[in-house]
Amino acid sequence: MLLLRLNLPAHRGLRPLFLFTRFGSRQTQPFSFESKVRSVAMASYSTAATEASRRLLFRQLFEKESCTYTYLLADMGHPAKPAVLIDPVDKTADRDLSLIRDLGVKLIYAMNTHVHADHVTGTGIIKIKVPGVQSVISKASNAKADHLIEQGDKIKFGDLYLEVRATPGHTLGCVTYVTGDGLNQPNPRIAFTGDAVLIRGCGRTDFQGGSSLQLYHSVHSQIFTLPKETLIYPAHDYKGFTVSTVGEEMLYNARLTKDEETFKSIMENLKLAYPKMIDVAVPANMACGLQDVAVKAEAASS
Ligand SMILES: N[C@@H](CCC(=O)N[C@@H](CSS)C(=O)NCC(=O)O)C(=O)O
Repeated sequence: MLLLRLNLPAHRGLRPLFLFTRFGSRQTQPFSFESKVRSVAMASYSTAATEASRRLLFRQLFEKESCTYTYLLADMGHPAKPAVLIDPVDKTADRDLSLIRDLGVKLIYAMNTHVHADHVTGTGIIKIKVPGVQSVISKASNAKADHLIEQGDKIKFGDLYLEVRATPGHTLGCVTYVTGDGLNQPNPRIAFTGDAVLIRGCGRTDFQGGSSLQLYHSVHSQIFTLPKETLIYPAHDYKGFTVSTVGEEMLYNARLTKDEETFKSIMENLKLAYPKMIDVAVPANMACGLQDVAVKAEAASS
């Protein structure tokens, strides 16, 4: 653990601040210009935000057939260690539950960013295997779940929370979950963008109520307005990327950096084949993965 002493400009009325980071040992070198720049940038981090970053357990998990990312978050500073799982996949639900057991966290919500077309959500199986877990999806998706969330809602787990931002366009009901804003929440913030923003790309807009103009507007108004250092974790990656930032995508996203008309034309000419599982996945996911009694029974007995 590294203890950094920040010498902040006296005229700002700020006292030297001690920050903990996760890596390395105590910094002994004199401040370089670069480290001064970094110190000023980090001045916006409060000790409370740093503490909140430390108490957030974060795991990125991958399902290789659909190239889907699932995210596990937990508040380790809370006695109950409450946890949420974002975009679980049925095929990897057992892996995720095993990790949850190993880490000793208590899963309270299995959440989806949208009704997926390429895989069946793990939400249904997880609800059967871990009684008490509640499913979450947007009201605009028209899917069934225990909690139907909307723009501005806060999903609490312990003393941490996720803010809901409506980001339709890939589907009508897409949302982005963003870690909380404030002194006691992790800094930088983390945005789970689902298929709205992929790293250097974005979700297709040719089915499930998709609209390229709506997606363009969603991303520019709800995601690109977040602080540039906000981390972006998407629901898929097909190229081997794992994480990006708002600033990075505003500069380098191959589609979303273009003007609206060019974006629309790019999206109209993607020529992607329909997802192989679309006819199974969409009806199943409209019921959060609990599509029929046979699946329920099979899941319960295994
Ligand atoms: N080949 C895959 C489906 C790939 C695909 O269409 N991905 C979607 C997200 S899942 S609906 C997408 O939006 N892709 C954008 C892109 O630029 O690739 C399958 O058959 O499942």
